[in-house]
Amino acid sequence: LVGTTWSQTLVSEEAAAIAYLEEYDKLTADIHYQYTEAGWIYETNITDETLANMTDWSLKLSDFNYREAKNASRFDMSKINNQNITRLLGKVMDIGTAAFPDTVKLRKISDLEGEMAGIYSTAKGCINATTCLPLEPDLVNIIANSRHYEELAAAWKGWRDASGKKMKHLYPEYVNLLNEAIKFEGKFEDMGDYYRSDYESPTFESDVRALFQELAPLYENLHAYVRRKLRQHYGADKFPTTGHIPAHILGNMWAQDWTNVYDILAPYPNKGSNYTITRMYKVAEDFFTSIGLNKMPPLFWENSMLVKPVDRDVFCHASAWDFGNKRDFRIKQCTSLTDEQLLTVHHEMGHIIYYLAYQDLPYLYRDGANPGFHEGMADIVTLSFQTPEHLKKIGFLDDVPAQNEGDINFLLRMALSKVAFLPFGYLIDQWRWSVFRGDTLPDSYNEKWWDLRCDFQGIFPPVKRTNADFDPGAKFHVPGGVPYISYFVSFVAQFQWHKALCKVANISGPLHRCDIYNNTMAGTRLNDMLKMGSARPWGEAMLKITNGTDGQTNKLSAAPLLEYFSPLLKWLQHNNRKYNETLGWDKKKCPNVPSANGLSGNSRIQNIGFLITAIFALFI
Ligand SMILES: C[C@H](N[C@H](C(=O)O)[C@@H]1CCCN1C(=O)[C@@H](N)CC(=O)O)C(=O)N1CCC[C@H]1C(=O)O
Ligand SMILES: [Zn+2]
Repeated sequence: LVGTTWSQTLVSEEAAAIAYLEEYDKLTADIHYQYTEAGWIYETNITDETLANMTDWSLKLSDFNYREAKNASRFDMSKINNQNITRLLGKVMDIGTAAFPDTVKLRKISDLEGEMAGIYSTAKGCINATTCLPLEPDLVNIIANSRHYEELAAAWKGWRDASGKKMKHLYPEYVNLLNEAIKFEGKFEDMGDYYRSDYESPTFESDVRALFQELAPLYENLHAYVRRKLRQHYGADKFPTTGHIPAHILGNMWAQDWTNVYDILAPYPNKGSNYTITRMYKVAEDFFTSIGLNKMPPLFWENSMLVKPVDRDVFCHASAWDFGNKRDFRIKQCTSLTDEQLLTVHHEMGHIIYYLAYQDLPYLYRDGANPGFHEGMADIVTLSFQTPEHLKKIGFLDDVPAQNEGDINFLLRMALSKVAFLPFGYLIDQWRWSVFRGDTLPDSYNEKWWDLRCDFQGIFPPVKRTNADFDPGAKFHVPGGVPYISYFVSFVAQFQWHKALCKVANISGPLHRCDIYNNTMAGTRLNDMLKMGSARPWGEAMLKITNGTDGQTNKLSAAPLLEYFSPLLKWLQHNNRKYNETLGWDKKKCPNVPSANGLSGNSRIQNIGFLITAIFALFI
């Protein structure tokens, strides 16, 4: 008898949980559709009304999550053996700030985030007394194409004055409310701790630090080479003895990708292309279908926003959208005809391919194995797509450069995006985690930001910074509340996958010449991982790709990235020695960024002194 009731109890608890989860799956998909649609309506038409509607839906979703977390906590996990069921119930209860019962404060968080992201997306940076321009495509194009130091500095400063500076007063309350909400349940130290929990690893923070340190020598050699070439172009007077590079002459508004200054760094027969916007998306789709992955569904072409509307304000920052109903997947991008934009098209479509791969999983599992995996999938085809052979195949390049200088040129061009990015991808959340921890307070937000930018990236601001500036706010993901360490993880993982897929595809030769285009063996192996979604801890997803290849592992490893760039590192070391270029920069000094006690201390003392004199003068 006992045996029967015991197994019946087991079955009844598990059966009840399964029945609950089936009902939950439908309810959550429905409300997420409404919430996502409200977000889309706001981002493709920024008004007070569409912001209010989005905030309403984000509160409705929080209420739903709060209620269902309570329902799921009803089940006795000790009576459920099935790991899949307990993982799903755990995800129903992992609701972050929605566990906070103070809905007034939750609404305030949503309002603040919507307001800051709205400031970012509608900001126009003034490049002189009469001309103010949006970030995309205008300011982005100036930074990419101008070779005039002062013109670049004006665009760089104008953007920061119109974006970050305008939202600085909102960020402290945003941080405090997020921390208050996430600490309520007592499961997380602060909001940064909650973001890091997506990686399901207690050693995650030290693991990424170790990876960053392993990659630093490669970055320092690239930095030294690029600094020498830019010094030749702009004049040594623009380069301080500390060894830093001015932040605004690297071809990108945030100095995160240096490919736009390739023409200064090396001659490269980089043909323009007679492309249209639609052709850019068709070329990207063709890559994915060529390796056996999905094509874009009909609604993608009907509902996406692929060009900047002329009649309203929108979020131009490109993004991919999963509406969770297995039919509606979109990209929102103010697409323009540039190489960089063609890569972004591949990036956003890579996210859609991941959405399509896991669309039949329970809703709770329709996510990247970890956030870095989603970004890695978005980027993986760019390692094949940009090879000279491939560019020739699709008419982007007339001829493949000769083996040797072509190799170095090609590797240098790849390094300007994949290596130059590493310290940037790493430092944004170093800053944000220190803010959430309370180690960085509002009056040193900007100084901490530049400490990290100077220390890790070896760049400095061309225009003197003050604590009235809020340069972190000039980068989309900060006002957008989007974690960033996922991109650093992605840049490491994508090379592990590239190495494994080239092995599976039996493509020999150097890693940087491997192109998995048209190779369905590689595509099948990749898809085997994608369709796991977040159903299993991400180490199992990593092993799904690396299994059977010599890089077989379930962990992050920098080795494949270092292998890919090893021919370039040798060339850079040789080149830097030849010009006896000193590697690195003074990591503790940052030109144009007075230290906090210096700047605010000095200015505070000066201001008080001035005040006393003024009052005294009144009484004379
Ligand atoms: C241009 C790209 N836009 C993001 C991305 O595509 O990752 C957008 C905005 C934030 C998240 N996002 C999404 O689309 C997610 N919905 C994807 C998903 O997780 O499903 C971006 O921000 N990038 C690309 C390279 C480095 C970084 C940058 O430009 O700094
Ligand atoms: Zn992405």
